[in-house]
Amino acid sequence: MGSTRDGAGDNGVEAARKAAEALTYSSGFGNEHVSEAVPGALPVGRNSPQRAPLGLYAEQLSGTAFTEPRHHNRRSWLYRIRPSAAHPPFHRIDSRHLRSAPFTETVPDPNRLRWSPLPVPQEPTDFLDGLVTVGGNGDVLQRSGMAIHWYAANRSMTDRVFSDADGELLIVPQHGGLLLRTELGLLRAEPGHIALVPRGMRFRVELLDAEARGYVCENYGQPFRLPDLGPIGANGLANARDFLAPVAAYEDDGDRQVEVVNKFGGNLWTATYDHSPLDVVAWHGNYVPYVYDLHRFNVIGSISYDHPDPSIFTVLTSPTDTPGLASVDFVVFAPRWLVGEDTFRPPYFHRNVMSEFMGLVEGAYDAKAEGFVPGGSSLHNMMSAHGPDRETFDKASAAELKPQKVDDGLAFMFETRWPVVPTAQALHADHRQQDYDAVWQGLERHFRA
Ligand SMILES: O=C(O)Cc1cc(O)ccc1O
Ligand SMILES: [Fe+2]
Repeated sequence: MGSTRDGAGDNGVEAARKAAEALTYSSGFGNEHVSEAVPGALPVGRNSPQRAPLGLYAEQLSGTAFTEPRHHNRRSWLYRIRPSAAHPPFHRIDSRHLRSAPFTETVPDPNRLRWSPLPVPQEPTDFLDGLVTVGGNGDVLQRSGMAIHWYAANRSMTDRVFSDADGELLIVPQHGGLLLRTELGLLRAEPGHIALVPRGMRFRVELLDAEARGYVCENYGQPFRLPDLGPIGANGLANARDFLAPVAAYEDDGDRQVEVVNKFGGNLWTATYDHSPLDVVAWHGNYVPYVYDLHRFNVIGSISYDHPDPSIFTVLTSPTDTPGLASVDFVVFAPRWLVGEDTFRPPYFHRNVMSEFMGLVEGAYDAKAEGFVPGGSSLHNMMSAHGPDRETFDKASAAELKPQKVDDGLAFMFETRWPVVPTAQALHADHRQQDYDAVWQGLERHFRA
């Protein structure tokens, strides 16, 4: 990237970069955060006093049912200039390339699919217009399953904000930094970081570079949480304190007209407000957007032999009612040492009841010598046979097994319990690699009885 990083700003890049400088955060996954942009804006000792401080309106935003167990309950109290309820009716608008579950456009496909990066559009396109759905599973109205999207944008959202009632958005930037202006404050997400915007929270995406591209997991199911650590102990994998929530920052621009685009039941709806809904002066709670730097992931692996299953690399999990069976796991393949003795060290050949969508943020991935490039994607659906390509297999079978640092890449996986049904636009995309099967051709027969 970097074309405008040092040059003159355009499309608001300069202004966004200035706003993204030296942001303050409040740390800790699932914490009860407290933040006020104006001293005295937060009520003390109660959530909803008869008159909230400074003439603000008190409003609760609930991300879990009121009655869910305390441990999983998520809600925040927002103290805002105008209540969210003050808005005109929403009207349906075109969803462009955004699709939702149930996915019925194509026949579920057992083939292994791979794509080159989604091209960045030529015409002015912001984050919302730049979303292109790859596929997914479940049903938005049942609040189960997920959708996978790519995004490619070349301009900031300006006078509009987005909120997704259908799910939380896990954003994985691959190219170009993002500034997220959310109801609870500002977050910066560069490639190598992830950003999460909770279901129903309004936000605007501004670009920190001339172009931006990445991946989104729209999680219709239970909010992502940190996985249990079991015998690993009290620390490790993604450490809770490395998750950063914003501090309160509000917009109070008088009569500014702001379009609020709401994704609800699989469609986009819009209403024009006579003020910015990012007008929260103070808030407290545990229903928050956050960013996390994937380089902070504490990678745990084998120090004896064999290659552990990639569940050991789980950053976040969206559980189902069945213990151990995730709706979606977000898994990262971060830099690490490989030391396994008498071990085939790259990912092994396998077929998996779970479905695996992978993306690459930077560098290379240790199962694929070629073709899986930064910004690219692969989909290995339920029970489809995959693993190292031929070149990787040949090399790794013959490699001298001295300790080896794998530090030239950052790959990730959205692993989901239901098959991912691709959209027609993904299946027929120009950037789909039609010859993907060829990477496993020529794996020779070595058997000798
Ligand atoms: O398919 C993949 O590359 C992901 C993966 C990695 C690994 O080390 C073991 C299993 C697995 O699905
Ligand atoms: Fe796999």
